[in-house]
Amino acid sequence: MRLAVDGLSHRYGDELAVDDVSFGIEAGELVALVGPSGCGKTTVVQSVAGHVRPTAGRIALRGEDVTGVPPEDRGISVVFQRSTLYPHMTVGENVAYGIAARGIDPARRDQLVDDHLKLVSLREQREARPAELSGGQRRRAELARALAPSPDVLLLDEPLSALDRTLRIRLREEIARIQRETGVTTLFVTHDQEDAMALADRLVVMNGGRIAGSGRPRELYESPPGPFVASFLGRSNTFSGAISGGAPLRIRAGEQEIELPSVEADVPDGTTVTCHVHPEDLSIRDPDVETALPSIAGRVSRVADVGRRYDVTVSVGDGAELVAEHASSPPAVDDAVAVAFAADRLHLFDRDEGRRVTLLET
Ligand SMILES: Nc1ncnc2c1ncn2[C@@H]1O[C@H](COP(=O)(O)OP(=O)(O)OP(=O)(O)O)[C@@H](O)[C@H]1O
Repeated sequence: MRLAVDGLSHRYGDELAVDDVSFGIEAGELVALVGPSGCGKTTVVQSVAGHVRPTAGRIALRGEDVTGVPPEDRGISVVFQRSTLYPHMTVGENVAYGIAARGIDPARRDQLVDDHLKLVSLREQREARPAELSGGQRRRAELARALAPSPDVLLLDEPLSALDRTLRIRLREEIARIQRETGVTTLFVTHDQEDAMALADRLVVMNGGRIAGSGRPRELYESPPGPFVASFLGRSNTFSGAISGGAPLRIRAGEQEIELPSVEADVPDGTTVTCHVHPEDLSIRDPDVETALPSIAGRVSRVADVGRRYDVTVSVGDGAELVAEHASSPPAVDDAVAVAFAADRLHLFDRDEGRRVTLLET
């Protein structure tokens, strides 16, 4: 394990900002620490960098405890959200600055600067000042400066959040390429689930100072461990219900009973559940035509044309609304519809315990 965060907690006065967070990153892995604003990401990353001394817990690098080691001796480079390039220095001098203190001879240093500017496609801007660069070029210059000292771990703290969408997507592809080419162990911190899912080998999802789930992006998306991960990775698409029967599984949701044939759940009748289903897993049907799929009845409340598809919002009772992605010829507002889904696309969470309910095929 290249980086291990073990039982990390941090208080600011009375507020417990980080509560017993543990995760690890293997050598060469890119892990995204992702969660909404205020969930504690910055506190975790600053503890790893050495700028915050955690109230409890331990940070280990290459198996060695570095919790008390000063930031400059940890072998960690950080790229922050806002630019920290020195404005009076050229791009080349900024990159050289990162390795200046290492006692490397000038010729070798010059080569390292050149190699890293090439890596981030900025060789021609070597003599430019930061003010002459575009926003994306400045980010790349910071990456070059962070990577030139060959850090053991690279921390990227919201490096894309100040950029517009097109540039953000382009730069995140660049970061993925650079990380692959250098193989540097990377912790990427973001509040943006799309950036996190697009970039990371693995996600650590935080909410309210705790880890809400971790795993490969696709696994977490398709099999969320709890209701927070289900609605944070993708769109919140939930309704409440109670288990009303065993095999086939039945869920009472408001006035309706949804039947899931060939499925059993590992919880007793009467268990209250939060049900989640991704918009792309829902299909809109004519309510008068029988379907073999489980479905829930509702009335269309909104239809949004979002380009390649329509987002159809359906009120399903009890104030709950579900959004279904629909390819063509959408229904009209106020139409009565059935919203159908495959039984294995419905994610159920025990409302009291917050855990995922396992559905078993019968
Ligand atoms: N220096 C501080 N003093 C007091 N409270 C703080 C301090 N820094 C952070 N907090 C509080 O700790 C909690 C976690 O903050 P933190 O910045 O770690 O979260 P975050 O997920 O990085 O949020 P953001 O994306 O908004 O920066 C928040 O409630 C925040 O108000």
